[in-house]
Amino acid sequence: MTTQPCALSVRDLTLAHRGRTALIGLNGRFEPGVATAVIGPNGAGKSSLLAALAGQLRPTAGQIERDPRSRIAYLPQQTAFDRSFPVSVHDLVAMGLWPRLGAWRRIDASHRALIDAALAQVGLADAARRPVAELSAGQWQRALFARLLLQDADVILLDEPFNAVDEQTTTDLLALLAQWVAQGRTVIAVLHDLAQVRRHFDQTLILSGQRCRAWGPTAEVLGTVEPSAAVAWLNPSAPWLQAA
Ligand SMILES: Nc1ncnc2c1ncn2[C@@H]1O[C@H](COP(=O)(O)OP(=O)(O)OP(=O)(O)O)[C@@H](O)[C@H]1O
Repeated sequence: MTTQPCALSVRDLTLAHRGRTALIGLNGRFEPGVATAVIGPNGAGKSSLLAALAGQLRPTAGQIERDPRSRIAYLPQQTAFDRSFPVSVHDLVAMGLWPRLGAWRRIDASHRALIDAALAQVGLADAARRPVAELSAGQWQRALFARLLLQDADVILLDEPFNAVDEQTTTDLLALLAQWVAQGRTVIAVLHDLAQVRRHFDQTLILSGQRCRAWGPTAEVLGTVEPSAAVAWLNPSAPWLQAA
C-alpha cells in the first residue's frame, strides 16, 4: 500500500449550486486514520460537501486544503450511476486502476491479479464476467467498493454508501472501511443510520440548515441524541440540531 497520511482541512468553506446556498462557513479538519460520519437532515449540504472535497464543486468562498500529491476516491450516491451501462463487473472494477495507469494503457497480468483479488475481497469472485446491469443493489455496491480498493486512495469519500444495501453487504463493506482506516486513510461518509455511526465512526459532523451544528468525537456529538431519534432527521428544527 502506498498510502500517505493525508489530513484534509476546510476553512470558511461555503458552497452553492447556481446561486443557491448549499453550505455556509464550515471550518475543521479530517484526520488520517479517522472515519468521519457526516449526518443531518435532507438538504443540509452533506452531498455538496463531499462533492467539494472531491474537487467536483468549486467553493464560492473559503478553502479546502490538502496535500496535492494525495489521491482522492469519491463514491457518489447510487442514484448518480447509470447502471444500464454495458460493461462487465471486471471492467467496472478495472476503472479503479485508471488513476495509476491512464485510461488507455493496457491491463496486464499483474493488473488482472489485482482486479481478481479486489473482486474476491468483496465476495464477487464469480461475478467478474457478468454485465453490471444484472447486479443487485448490494452486488453493485460491492463492485464499486472493489473499484475503490484498486484506487488505493489516501482520502475516501462515500455518499450514503449503504442506502438500499442488504445487511450482510453492509457488514462486509463496513469491515473494508475499518481496514482502510487502520491503513491510515482518511474516510468521510454521509450516513443516515445513527446506530451505524455510533458503532463504526470515530468522528461525527452534523450539518443542518447548511451550517455545522457539531463536529467532534461521535460519543460526544451524539451523546445527547436518543438512539431512536433518527426520525428527527425529518425535522431540522429539532432542539439537538440547533446546538452549535
Ligand atoms: N445540482 C444541484 N442544483 C441545484 N441545487 C442543488 C443541487 N444539489 C444540491 N442542491 C441544493 O443544495 C442544498 C444542499 O443539498 P445537498 O444535496 O448537499 O444536501 P444533503 O444534505 O446531501 O441532502 P440529502 O440528505 O437529501 O441527500 C439543497 O438546498 C439542495 O436543494
